[in-house]
Amino acid sequence: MSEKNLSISLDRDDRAMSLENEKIAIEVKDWNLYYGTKQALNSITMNVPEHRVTAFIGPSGCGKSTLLRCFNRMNDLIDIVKVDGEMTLHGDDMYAKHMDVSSLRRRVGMVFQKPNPFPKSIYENVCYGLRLQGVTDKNTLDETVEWALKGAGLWEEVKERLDENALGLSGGQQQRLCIARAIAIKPEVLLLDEPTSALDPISTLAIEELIFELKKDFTILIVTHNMQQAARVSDYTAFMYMGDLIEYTDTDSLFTNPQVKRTEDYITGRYG
Ligand SMILES: Nc1ncnc2c1ncn2[C@@H]1O[C@H](COP(=O)(O)OP(=O)(O)OP(=O)(O)O)[C@@H](O)[C@H]1O
Repeated sequence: MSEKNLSISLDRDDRAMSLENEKIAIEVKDWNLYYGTKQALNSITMNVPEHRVTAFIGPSGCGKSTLLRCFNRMNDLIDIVKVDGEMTLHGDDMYAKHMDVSSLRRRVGMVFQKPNPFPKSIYENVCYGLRLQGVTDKNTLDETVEWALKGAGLWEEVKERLDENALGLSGGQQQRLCIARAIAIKPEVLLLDEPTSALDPISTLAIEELIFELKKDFTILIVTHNMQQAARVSDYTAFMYMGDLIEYTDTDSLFTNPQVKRTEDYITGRYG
């Protein structure tokens, strides 16, 4: 286990990470979010780099999940939410009047804290999004299911039982299935909201290794309560506190040389 973790961090350390040298997938400018009269995000400005893992950390209630949900407009589902500011995905205004939310969500997939497979077969779970898009060709569906399950590191475990109910899988397998379902429609961005908090350490390691692989194809944003996890899997880390983005830089610098006292207090466990 430790050897694998070591190789993950060594791979990352080999590259000099700097946001200035990155291609940007999502640009956020002066972003505010209100639940009714209560402001939960305060003028957030950040660039999320393409094909990297960006982690959001911070104490409970600081706004990590709220911000993550802005990236695929999940907050639209809450009546009292109001937002202002700018958010673009590869240059497209994500909150423009003409932006079709369903097509935005095809470009920005999401995996939640608790695995939530549908009570359907493994196969049908993975091709659900494709069927919604009207894809009926059996070869296309078969190929995509295999590709997505391989991408999610689950193919070898389930290839003989694709017709079995997904609810019969273990928690860790279910979460990898949810990742397969999310990537099957080939989004540009994958949002992971505490994807391992309901999983045991072995399943957590499997997902962390997967995240490392998946960034070759996708831009990944992850909310985690677990600072070691952020340090292990992410290239960049954003530290939030009470709705503010306090510090955002490459993960190694944030954890070894934080520039803001509040970040240092948090990562050294003085509060949180
Ligand atoms: N649906 C909602 N209605 C009203 N307020 C909300 C809603 N969801 C979140 N909030 C508030 O917004 C703030 C940020 O919450 P959020 O869940 O984004 O924080 P978080 O950093 O993800 O917390 P945690 O780590 O505990 O999940 C909190 O004060 C929370 O109470």
